[in-house]
Amino acid sequence: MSPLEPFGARLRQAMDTRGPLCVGIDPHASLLTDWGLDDDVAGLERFTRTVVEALADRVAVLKPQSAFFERFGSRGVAVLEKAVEEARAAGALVLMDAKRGDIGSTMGAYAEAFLRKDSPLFSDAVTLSPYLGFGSLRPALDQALLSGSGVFVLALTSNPEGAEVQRATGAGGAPLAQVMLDHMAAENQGVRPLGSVGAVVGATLGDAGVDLDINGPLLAPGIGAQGATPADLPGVFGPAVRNVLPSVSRGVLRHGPDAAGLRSAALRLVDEVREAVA
Ligand SMILES: O=c1ccn([C@@H]2O[C@H](COP(=O)(O)O)[C@@H](O)[C@H]2O)c(=O)[nH]1
Repeated sequence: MSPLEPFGARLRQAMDTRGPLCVGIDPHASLLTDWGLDDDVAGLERFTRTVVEALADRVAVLKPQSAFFERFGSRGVAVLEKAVEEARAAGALVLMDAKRGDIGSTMGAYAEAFLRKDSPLFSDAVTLSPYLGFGSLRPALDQALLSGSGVFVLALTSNPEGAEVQRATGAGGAPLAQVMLDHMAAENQGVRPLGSVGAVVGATLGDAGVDLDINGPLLAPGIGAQGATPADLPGVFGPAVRNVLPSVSRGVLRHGPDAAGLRSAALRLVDEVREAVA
């Protein structure tokens, strides 16, 4: 099976043409209720289809949150598989938010699940946790290179609890998040226009206080329901803001189930982000 163009290049183009925005597909039980749907597989299916149909031909990236599908077991995962396929067919890049992390031999299986082109859940990129050691991610990094997909590695997450681990001092005296970011920079060295190893850095952090110059994309969750706004991005990311992909889930999804409402919420955010990072 032929590899895709590298993820970093595809993402750069999608951000330039569609605008720098990732919309999360997070079918919370409360959102299903707000949309007049039951909290069951039929409600999940309807919610997901509505989001994909409304946004996949408009926004650069859709980010299904795997947990909300897994909670329905195999039938939920079947809904997820279909959503990934339809979103990609409509032109969106799909970032699977699965936050996998394990010893290398098991990471190989996660890499096959999400990053091998013939897998039912093949996605353009997947989120990974490096806190079993960055080297444990090697099978996923290798598989991403083979298939033209990408990874987003947790660095500084948007939740306040993350700091006790991520800002703890590593062996060389730098915060662990910086150690991970340095690994990502090494993976992306020399890649043009943008590396395929991205970092997750919350938009909620104030000043990130680390060196974010990794030559790769920076996924920034936390806008909307978690309290950050597009105007916060320059303060958090400094000069690296050009590589930021802001991510919003509930802040867009609450405008459903009307497709036009979802679309205009997303497009408004694209305008706000463009203005903030200009
Ligand atoms: O640091 C992180 C990493 C991932 N997330 C995920 O993003 C969305 C946020 O949803 P909102 O409704 O926009 O708050 C959710 O899927 C999280 O698991 C994050 O929030 N922070």
